[in-house]
Amino acid sequence: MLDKVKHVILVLSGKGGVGKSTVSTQLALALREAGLKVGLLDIDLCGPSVPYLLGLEGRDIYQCDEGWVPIYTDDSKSLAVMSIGFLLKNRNDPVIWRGPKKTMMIKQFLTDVKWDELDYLIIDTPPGTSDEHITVMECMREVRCDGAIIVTTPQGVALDDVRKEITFCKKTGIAILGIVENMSGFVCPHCTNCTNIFSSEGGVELAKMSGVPHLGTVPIDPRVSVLNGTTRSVLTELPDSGTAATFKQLVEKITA
Ligand SMILES: Nc1ncnc2c1ncn2[C@@H]1O[C@H](COP(=O)(O)OP(=O)(O)OP(=O)(O)O)[C@@H](O)[C@H]1O
Ligand code: SF4
Repeated sequence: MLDKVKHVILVLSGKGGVGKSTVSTQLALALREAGLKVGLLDIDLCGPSVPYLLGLEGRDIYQCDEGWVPIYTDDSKSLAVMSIGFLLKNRNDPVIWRGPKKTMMIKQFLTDVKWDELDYLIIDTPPGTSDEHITVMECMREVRCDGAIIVTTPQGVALDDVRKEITFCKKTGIAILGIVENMSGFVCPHCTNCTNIFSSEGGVELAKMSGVPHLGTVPIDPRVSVLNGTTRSVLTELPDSGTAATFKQLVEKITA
């Protein structure tokens, strides 16, 4: 039920492991820091990691007459979370549903969660252009969706995946808000200098070539992964970091 949701944003990536869930989670936390009511929906059947990233693993969810009830991260109810991962006993358990059952589950999670009033709903989607992905996109046609943020890493192979993702969005009529380039360098844990270990500016170039906005870069920062398992935002925990600056900028661009 998205009738009380003002804005819906999809977070996509061409392949797994590029930091899509980290970007989705930190974006949700950053929007919350901006005083907004936020929902985070994780329908990544390949690796539903949002419960792990927010320290919500093992929490039970239940269905009321009106649908699935999301989990609130605290009493202020400013961040509501729903993940397919809540249905798995263990994060590493494979998702055993196949074909139509998988599709039905994704559709249910898109349409049957009882969200309260939300300013933004961030949807962490399955990576790639798989069947689940197509299902999400098809369902999104029936949902008002503001657009998609594509997460990539700077390596050439990831950029190829993004190209496919951009074509896919264009074909399915989903607006692209822009590209976030994750793991664009490495922040030294000793001196916090950032070293570009891959060719830098790959995301900027790709964005230029594709005519899609570049929304910012996030380096590999061990201090970011230390926040895994908590609901702490890079904005409050690492306020002077480049990562915090990127998420702040992202919130400004999205809410403008
Ligand atoms: N910028 C970063 N700095 C440090 N660690 C990061 C960064 N981005 C992601 N990670 C870490 O990399 C791992 C994978 O990230 P994440 O789960 O966000 O990727 P994903 O693209 O959602 O993967 P999947 O689709 O397989 O779930 C996590 O442990 C996360 O903490
Ligand atoms: S960036 Fe500086 S502190 Fe970090 S490992 Fe290199 S030389 Fe050492």
